[in-house]
Amino acid sequence: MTPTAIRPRRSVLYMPGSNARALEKARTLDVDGVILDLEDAVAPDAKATAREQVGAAIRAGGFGSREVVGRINGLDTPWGEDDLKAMAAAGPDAILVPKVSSPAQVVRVASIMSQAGAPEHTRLWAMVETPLAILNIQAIAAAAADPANRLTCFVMGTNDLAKETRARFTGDRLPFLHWLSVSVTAARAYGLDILDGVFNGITDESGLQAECEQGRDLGFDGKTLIHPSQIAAANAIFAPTAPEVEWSRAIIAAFDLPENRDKGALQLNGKMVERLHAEMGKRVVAIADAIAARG
Ligand SMILES: CC(C)(COP(=O)(O)OP(=O)(O)OC[C@H]1O[C@@H](n2cnc3c(N)ncnc32)[C@H](O)[C@@H]1OP(=O)(O)O)[C@@H](O)C(=O)NCCC(=O)NCCSC(=O)C[C@H](O)C(=O)O
Ligand SMILES: [Mg+2]
Repeated sequence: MTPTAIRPRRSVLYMPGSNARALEKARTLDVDGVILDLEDAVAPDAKATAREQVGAAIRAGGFGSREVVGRINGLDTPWGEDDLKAMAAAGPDAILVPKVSSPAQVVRVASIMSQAGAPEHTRLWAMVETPLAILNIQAIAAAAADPANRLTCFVMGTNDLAKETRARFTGDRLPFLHWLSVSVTAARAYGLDILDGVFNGITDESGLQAECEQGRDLGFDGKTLIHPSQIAAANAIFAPTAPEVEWSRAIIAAFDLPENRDKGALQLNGKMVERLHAEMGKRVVAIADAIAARG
């Protein structure tokens, strides 16, 4: 499976499409990506205005290296199809589809995107936030095998998962661990990136930090956020550390030595390293370089 192109996605901030001030701020915040939301953050009577504002903001550009993602309402709502056509015409980096529960939904959205003239660069991201999505997660991820479906990233919707399952937000997220982990596994099996869900505690710095660390350790590429105060923690925790980059470079260099050319395993600084560690190291270095290139 072709891996997703390497792109830092440490911090991806939601902002309501109806909030003009927030949309303006999107161009200045130190985030890897922004999600301009038409769904849950927007009240029903503000949906049409939000759709226009978000379309105009995407067309106006000025987001620099930030990835720009538009979240639509579901196709089973009165707004979904108009949202999708408007987003396809505006051409963001990706369109985020809520409450995807089956591969057929991915195929349908991708087909409407293409019919509506979405540019080739506009990818499809799928929210994983329903019990059925968890039960069908492998089949949904497998939709990425057909390039016509444009699927490149999963985003966990832990608020909706809590609502639908009645699981509680315990500090350690024990009730969510299986859903988080099986989603990471499915994403990796089919070459997708995957972002962790939001942390609702805007002023709870230590809680946010712990949840970012847990998400990173589970394998997520980054965290979706709801407030600018959460950006710095996500950027720091989802970036490779200096010792990790140094260690990765040392492994790569060791396998590049002529005397190690035919070896599958080596001892380096008292540790066994294999060629798979060199492959992992190349990814760490590539992410670190991409972050550094952002300045
Ligand atoms: C939660 C908020 C409504 C809080 O807003 P507010 O009370 O205005 O916050 P502050 O006064 O602390 O704001 C300080 C400044 O920061 C700007 N701001 C705040 N939030 C954002 C943001 N998300 N993006 C950009 N800028 C933001 C304010 O404008 C202030 O700026 P300034 O005027 O210069 O001082 C608000 O934070 C908010 O709306 N957050 C996003 C909510 C959202 O998008 N929710 C939907 C996604 S979460 C979800 O449901 C995921 C998934 O579907 C699931 O199921 O889990
Ligand atoms: Mg949701």
